[in-house]
Amino acid sequence: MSLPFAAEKQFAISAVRRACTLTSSNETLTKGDKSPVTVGDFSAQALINIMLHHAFPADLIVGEEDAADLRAETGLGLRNRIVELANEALTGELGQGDYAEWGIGPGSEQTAEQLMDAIDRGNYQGGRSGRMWTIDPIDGTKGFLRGEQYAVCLAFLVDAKVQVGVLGCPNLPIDMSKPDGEKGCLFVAVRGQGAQQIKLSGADPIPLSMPPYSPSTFNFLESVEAAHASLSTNDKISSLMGITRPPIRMDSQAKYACLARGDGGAYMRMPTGVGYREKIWDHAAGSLIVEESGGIVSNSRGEPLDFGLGRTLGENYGVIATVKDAHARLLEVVQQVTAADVSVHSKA
Ligand SMILES: Nc1ncnc2c1ncn2[C@@H]1O[C@H](COP(=O)(O)O)[C@@H](OP(=O)(O)O)[C@H]1O
Ligand SMILES: [Mg+2]
Ligand SMILES: [Mg+2]
Ligand SMILES: [Mg+2]
Repeated sequence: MSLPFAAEKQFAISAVRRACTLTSSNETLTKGDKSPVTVGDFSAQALINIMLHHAFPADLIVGEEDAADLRAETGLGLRNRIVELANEALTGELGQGDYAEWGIGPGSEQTAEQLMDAIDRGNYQGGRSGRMWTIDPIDGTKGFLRGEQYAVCLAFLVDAKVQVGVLGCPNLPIDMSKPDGEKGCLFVAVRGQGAQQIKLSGADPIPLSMPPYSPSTFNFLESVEAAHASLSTNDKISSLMGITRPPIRMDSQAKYACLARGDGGAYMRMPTGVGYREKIWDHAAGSLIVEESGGIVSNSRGEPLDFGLGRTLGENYGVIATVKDAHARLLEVVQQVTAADVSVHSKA
């Protein structure tokens, strides 16, 4: 008998690996909320949604992107690039663990209309019950555009609990002590079955386990973009905790992956107080990878993240994640700082 969610795990690895092959183009469009989106974001979501539609036709999908701007597009040529890129990825040769039944491999081309419909299958509003996937086709788009870290993120949830999480990080060194060495990592977790790092090429699985708390090496992993998380709140927490190592600034859920493998002590995402609500696709896969590596992920009140509220995590109390034996200590200091800072409590 196979382990629970073996099929979903195998699928998610295959889909994320394939999506990682096409996130190399950076032509952009600015979305309604002023954030950038690239042809890579659209093509990766189209690819994964087409594969999902073949593999698990009844499952619902919460995807970051939608095709409204592409349908409205006049003469920008982006749509044609997306069709080209997505089809290149769809029709690529089958590798180990890939199945033609997933709508991939030679001869699997789709039309522009089919690809836009596929992108829009990610429009599920989310909820508390049933099977659902959440996709961030490129997380850390700003990092991607700077040639830095980004991640292709796919998570599978049942009744609002993440059961499978996969992150593909094409620019992440396999070993942080060799920053100029081989790059391209895949992180995979299944609830109750642990987490692993695999090379993007598919080789060398390493089980992940976070090292115990050590005050002398403890530090924070935080956003590069000051608009995404309050770096000044982190500074206050850091000095109250007596942390001496500087924070590691990195875009995307690669932060969760680095935490899971012991590169950094805590993932810290304190709200900037502007009423933003965190999106489920920005945390689902990464949070499971951290939990399965021996960490705890919560908001700044110590409550678990709730993936059953819809497309967002609801009112924003931030996200803090760290190894089990450091969580209570960190939470105490976080609460000391947030009690003194009204912006953290502002209602979204
Ligand atoms: N004001 C805000 N506060 C928190 N997160 C925000 C934000 N505006 C955008 N984001 C999210 O921050 C994500 C990137 O996180 P990070 O800073 O850790 O790299 C973005 O994902 P995308 O790049 O997928 O759009 C976006 O969803
Ligand atoms: Mg985005
Ligand atoms: Mg994102
Ligand atoms: Mg994204």
